[in-house]
Amino acid sequence: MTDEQEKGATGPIRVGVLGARGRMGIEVCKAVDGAADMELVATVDQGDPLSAVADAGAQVVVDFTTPDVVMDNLRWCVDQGVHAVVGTTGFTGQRLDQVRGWLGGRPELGVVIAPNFGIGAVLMMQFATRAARHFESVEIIEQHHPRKLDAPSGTATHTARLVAAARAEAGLGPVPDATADEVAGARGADIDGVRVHAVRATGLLAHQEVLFGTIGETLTIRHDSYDRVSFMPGVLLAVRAVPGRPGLTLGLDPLLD
Ligand SMILES: NC(=O)C1=CN([C@@H]2O[C@H](COP(=O)(O)OP(=O)(O)OC[C@H]3O[C@@H](n4cnc5c(N)ncnc54)[C@H](O)[C@@H]3O)[C@@H](O)[C@H]2O)C=CC1
Ligand SMILES: O=C(O)C1=N[C@H](C(=O)O)C[C@H](O)C1
Repeated sequence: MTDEQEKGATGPIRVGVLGARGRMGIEVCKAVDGAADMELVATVDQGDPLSAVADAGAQVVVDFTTPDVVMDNLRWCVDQGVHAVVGTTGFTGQRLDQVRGWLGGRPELGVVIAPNFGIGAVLMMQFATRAARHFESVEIIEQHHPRKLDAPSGTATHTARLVAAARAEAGLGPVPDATADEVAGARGADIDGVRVHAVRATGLLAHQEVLFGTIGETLTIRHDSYDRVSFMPGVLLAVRAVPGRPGLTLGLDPLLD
């Protein structure tokens, strides 16, 4: 039996939450508190010392903070030997490589980074990846609450990369588009050749459509999160899994198989 299994067998998973007073952090604290196999041992927000997490003996940290601080938080977790489950957005390929580099020196440590912990959202991305090779056109429309700091969303960026990779693998060329002299922004952001449109409106929470088109038909794959509780089963799943998954796990897909 490994040390981690031994710890798990003797008591609840000790969890610390970073960004604990934020919209997601509050929900995560409630979910961890309500999970019989977990104990919420530290809650940290801006201005609080990270050392509170180590002092409390947290085994797993959950981070829902902001893209500008998440890398420092993760580096600290790796240095301290604390597993991490990260929902914060802003993970470029370069950032992911950096995390892999840090983990190279800590082979026992696990980090799960997921752009979306909603099970429906994970399936939406899987279905979109599957559909991508069959349609010459694709556009992504993400819709969020107006207090969201980043655009386009982490989910939309990740979806665009998955769809672009599937198109490339299938030998599809660029998406057809005859637009000329466009007004800046009218065609959205270009992520790996896929147009992504970000909508912000009061009343929305987190929504995404992937619109595919080919001759004579379209296919729309849509996911809606109406409440932040929708992310909690995925977060708890990752907290339970991460001590047994050394290295970097990107997305929830491997945990759902
Ligand atoms: N992966 C997923 O399923 C989801 C990801 N998100 C992402 O999670 C992040 C947070 O989203 P929200 O909770 O809506 O934002 P928020 O702004 O409500 O919460 C962020 C919290 O982090 C705190 N914070 C800032 N710097 C900190 C630091 N150095 N240490 C500890 N706490 C710090 C802030 O004070 C704030 O309370 C965003 O990047 C968002 O896109 C949001 C929902 C679902
Ligand atoms: O900020 C949010 O709210 C969300 N952020 C994540 C993202 O950027 O994809 C996940 C979900 O869309 C909610």
